[in-house]
Amino acid sequence: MSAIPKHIENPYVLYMDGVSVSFDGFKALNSLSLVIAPGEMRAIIGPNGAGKTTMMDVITGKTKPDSGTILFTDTHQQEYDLTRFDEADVANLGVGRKFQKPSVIESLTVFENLEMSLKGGRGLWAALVHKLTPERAAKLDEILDMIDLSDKRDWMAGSLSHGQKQWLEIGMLLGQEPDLLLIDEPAAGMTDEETMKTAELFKRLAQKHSLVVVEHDMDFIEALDCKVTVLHEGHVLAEGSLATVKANQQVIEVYLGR
Ligand SMILES: Nc1ncnc2c1ncn2[C@@H]1O[C@H](COP(=O)(O)OP(=O)(O)OP(=O)(O)O)[C@@H](O)[C@H]1O
Repeated sequence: MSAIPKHIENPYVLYMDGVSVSFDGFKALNSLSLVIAPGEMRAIIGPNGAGKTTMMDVITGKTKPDSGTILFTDTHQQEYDLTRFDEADVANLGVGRKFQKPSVIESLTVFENLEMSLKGGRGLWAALVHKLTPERAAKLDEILDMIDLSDKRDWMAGSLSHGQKQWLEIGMLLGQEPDLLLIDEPAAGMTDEETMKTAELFKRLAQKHSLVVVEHDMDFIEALDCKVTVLHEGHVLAEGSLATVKANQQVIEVYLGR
């Protein structure tokens, strides 16, 4: 049964309803339904094997669902059925995904990494030999400011701390101008200070983008101060503020009370 009415009235950037995926008969997602509003930040938590990664995989076209609806609406109010697109197309539509491991090019500067990532760019070589247009230069300044690396623009990416590399990679995603950002365990391996700075960065980002953040670190989720969805056995177990889901008896039993 689907939990969300077919004709939803509120605007959304992501609409998932009754999404199921099986691997050799095992249901990694079991009628998952989730709606993300434009500009919303949502934290996704759940025990190991709850289906968090599989959820990201079906949104981004990496895994095809066996059944269910996955719709995306971009900033031009154009609606797309994401199940009909492959990974590259989903990224081009405006869904950016950041994996846990940073993949910045360490032998290039912060600025060069960002320049290379800009939407409509022509790759590494063109980025290095062609002069930037004023519009693209302004865009890069804006991103550097957002990720708080303006004073390190000429540093080699390899000399950044782990946290700074993660911010750079988020900046590189922003270069693609996504409407929806999917971010996997951003706080993993960060110092406490970096974790809190990342929460501040995400709050700034959420004013312009929609964010879905998968995370295990409860201090980080508390600092995000956003709605939390708890996944368990491939479906939504609870949803609400962190305080609400923490007080939910079922959540305590399956997850927080482990
Ligand atoms: N390609 C696959 N083939 C078979 N089983 C899979 C595959 N991908 C995921 N699974 C299974 O589906 C379930 C959900 O996995 P998933 O990785 O989505 O969970 P998760 O919530 O991201 O867990 P974690 O917090 O450990 O990353 C797990 O039991 C996993 O073993």
